[in-house]
Amino acid sequence: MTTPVNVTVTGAAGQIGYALLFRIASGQLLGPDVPVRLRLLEIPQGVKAAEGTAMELDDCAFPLLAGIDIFDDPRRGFDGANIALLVGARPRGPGMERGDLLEANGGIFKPQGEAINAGAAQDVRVLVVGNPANTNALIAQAHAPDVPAERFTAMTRLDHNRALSQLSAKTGAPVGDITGLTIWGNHSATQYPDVFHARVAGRPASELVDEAWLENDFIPTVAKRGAAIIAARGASSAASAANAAVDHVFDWVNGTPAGEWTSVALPSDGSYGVPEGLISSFPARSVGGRWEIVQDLEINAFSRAKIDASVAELVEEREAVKGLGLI
Ligand SMILES: NC(=O)C1=CN([C@@H]2O[C@H](COP(=O)(O)OP(=O)(O)OC[C@H]3O[C@@H](n4cnc5c(N)ncnc54)[C@H](O)[C@@H]3O)[C@@H](O)[C@H]2O)C=CC1
Ligand SMILES: O=C([O-])CC(=O)C(=O)O
Repeated sequence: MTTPVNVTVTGAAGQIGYALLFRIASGQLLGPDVPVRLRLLEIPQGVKAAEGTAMELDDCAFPLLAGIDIFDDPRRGFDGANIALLVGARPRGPGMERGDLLEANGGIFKPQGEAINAGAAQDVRVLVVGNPANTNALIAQAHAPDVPAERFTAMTRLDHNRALSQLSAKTGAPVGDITGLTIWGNHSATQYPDVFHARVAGRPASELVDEAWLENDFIPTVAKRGAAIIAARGASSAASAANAAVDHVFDWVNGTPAGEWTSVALPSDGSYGVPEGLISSFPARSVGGRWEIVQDLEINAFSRAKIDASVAELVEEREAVKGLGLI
């Protein structure tokens, strides 16, 4: 049997953890032939519930699940990690913005970055889900100087999937017929879901929808979907967040389909005028196991203003965590 891939999941006893772990163990994260060993990281109060989840995982008898270990020490949790899913963090409640969690959650990501630096596998790939995801990823990355910066990503795939679903509902085309969508910027209410390069069954999306719908309906619906789910469910998105994390890692490891791209928050190389080093969402393709930013898309004035506004918020968040001594 091939050597199992070590997948560390933080916040394993939380809502997203509960929706995510079974999908990882069933082979959906990495592929149907790849055995996985789960390393669950929780805070001490979460360990007992994580043990319960581990019992349920055992009871599924997943053929690909090579083992489960539970830790409350980040150094041990990230030891040997090939894939690190940083989910554990406090979720927001009604009336909060994700940025309000900066102080509460930022402190989690410094020791986790240090632990990844100290003991993760050479090929570690990190996905931050815990909010505010982009800036938490920046904190973790800042404390892992020996790991290539590009291995730190934050999740905007849920926003991307939400945008696909909204555009599909509007045009009547199946989601599988839509390509070329992009989420730019922050995983926050300032994010910019961009349809100007999107195609619906081969036709430019901009021919099928008008600007009033984009501005008054599509963009706010996608950008505020997280809050709408909290209002409806009384808790933040969990199964859809887990699904997006699976999509993100699967594509990172296995490649995006030829000619297509998705949305990933990754360290900027200065592309599209986004300051270097900020972890911002871009159109990205996975080629040879690495994310590459899709280059040379034409950015119209409408898009430019929206991208700049979200990037400005990321700059503010970076300043705030500098002020808190987190980077
Ligand atoms: N990027 C995205 O698209 C999305 C991000 N989120 C975010 O994901 C995070 C987790 O959400 P839920 O699972 O619903 O929250 P939850 O409260 O159900 O679970 C969080 C878990 O993390 C654990 N935890 C807290 N600090 C930890 C630490 N230092 N190390 C390890 N574990 C720790 C808690 O004990 C708890 O079990 C939240 O910050 C939420 O806002 C949620 C949905 C989408
Ligand atoms: O909205 C929240 O707080 C949870 C989240 O990030 C999302 O659902 O996109």
